[in-house]
Amino acid sequence: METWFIIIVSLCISSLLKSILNILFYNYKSSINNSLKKKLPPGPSRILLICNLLWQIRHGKPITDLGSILRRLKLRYGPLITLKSGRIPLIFVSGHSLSLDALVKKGSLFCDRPPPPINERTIFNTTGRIITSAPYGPTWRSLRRNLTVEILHPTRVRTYSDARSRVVTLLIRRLLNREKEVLKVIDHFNYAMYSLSSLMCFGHDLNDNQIEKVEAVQRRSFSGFSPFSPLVFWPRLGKILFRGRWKALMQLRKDQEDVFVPLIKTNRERINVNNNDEIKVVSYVETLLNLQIREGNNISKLDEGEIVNLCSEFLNAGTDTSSTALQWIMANLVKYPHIQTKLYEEIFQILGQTPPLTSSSTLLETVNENELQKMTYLKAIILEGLRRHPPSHFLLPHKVTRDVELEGYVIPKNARVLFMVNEIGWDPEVWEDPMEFKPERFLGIKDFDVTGKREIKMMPFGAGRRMCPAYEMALFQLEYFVANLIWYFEWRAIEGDSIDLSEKLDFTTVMKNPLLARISLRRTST
Ligand code: HEM
Repeated sequence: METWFIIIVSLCISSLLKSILNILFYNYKSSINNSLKKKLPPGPSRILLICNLLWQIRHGKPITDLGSILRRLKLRYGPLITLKSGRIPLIFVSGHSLSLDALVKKGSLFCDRPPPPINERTIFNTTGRIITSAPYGPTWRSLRRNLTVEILHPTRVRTYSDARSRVVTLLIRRLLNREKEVLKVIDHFNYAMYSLSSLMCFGHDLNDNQIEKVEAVQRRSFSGFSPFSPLVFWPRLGKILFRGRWKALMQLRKDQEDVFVPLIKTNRERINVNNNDEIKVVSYVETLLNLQIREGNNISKLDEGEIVNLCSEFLNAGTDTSSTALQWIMANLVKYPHIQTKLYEEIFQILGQTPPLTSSSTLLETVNENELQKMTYLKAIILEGLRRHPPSHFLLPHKVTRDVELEGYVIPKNARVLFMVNEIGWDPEVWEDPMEFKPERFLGIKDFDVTGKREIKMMPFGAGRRMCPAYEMALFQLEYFVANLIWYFEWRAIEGDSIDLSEKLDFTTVMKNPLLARISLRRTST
């Protein structure tokens, strides 16, 4: 009821605003020359778009399932589609060579981001300097470089091996106690990924209680920022009309600060006590406390509110994406037991034993990270999982910095460009039986290039300058988790249940019916 009310009110206000903007920006609009407007990529009229939305509702599909509308439009208009919902055109791209052209060859023109509908600046009165939404420029460069060099560089990633081993031990111990139960695995995967991101973000000395608090507050603040909330589009109006929600949002931010700020202080004290050179395992917060951002002649440090925002971004960007990918991969291993057996045989052959279980030791023996390099079938499974079930079906929105030509059309300055990740990975012209889960397809390819520098066949992490900076670490973490989960346990579907691979759009594209499974400890060799 409330959702419908919001949608209807939103539509009314948006058409009112649109009319006002049309009048106000008439001059701006006419300054986009007519020939250029004519060359916009093709797309449906507003009426056709509304018909598509109605079709969607009539067929019981959620109105937010943009993917299926676009799939129908693609059949009619091709891989480059314009949706004119307001003053600024939205361009959807679903072709390989088009994506390569835009993201890599003309990468410098497609690498800006539109301002988020609502950002920290509007709500919390801070500067809103975070990587994902920073415009292409010096601030983005400093923040991204800090994350890439100080945290995600392979030498740094190696230093987090104790954290990974601690988290996998924690996960396996949780599962060991539930051998007789039907497991809803996603809850455990989410907790594991939050634990790992929290340890990297705030430091290795975080205890389990602190990790739980980080997860709880982060989950709440995440769902508090619903993209359909009226507060997102009209913060000022929403503040008056939806006072209850506004207060709840403010409370969420306060709760987040109550958890994060003491952890930031502990990091500050640690830096002051230790000589920097002596710190072996660096936390993300430590790097942020040390960071100096150069903007022109100005050099500034991050304030506490900005560090809270960046920690929140770090946790959001890395946890749901990774646990979603892990769930999809495990679902396929449960659905196709022959693939699971083949993977276990590879792991067993390389490690030469079943996992030794000594319940007294605090740390369980986990797969030696160096051995992962040899597990080619494991790597193929991870890549196939990301191709078939990319956690994000769209890249984050890109904004073009000036009029640019793409496939004979003009993408005007400031247009928002959305790249359709799933359509690219599912293209039958590139992949045989694209909707099948067949890890073998990657076995013949030596060092598959997931960055798409020369050719884009799939892009679960994007491509070009805004590509996910953590792609190598994310792949490595997935390998490590899957290897351990399969080394320790045999995974089975629950009796009479077939694994349903239907999708649902959440923050990521998740399993509509979350994976339920039974596990048993592997006690004997194959
Ligand atoms: C399986 C795991 C992951 C997947 C599938 C994934 C996917 C993506 C995608 C599709 C983008 C958007 C790229 C674009 O708009 O062009 C992105 C951006 C980003 N990701 Fe990831 N990601 C994963 C894990 C992580 C982790 C672990 C972190 C942090 C530690 C992270 C940090 C970021 C950041 C900061 C950006 C913004 C980059 C920018 O705007 O310059 N991601 N990721």
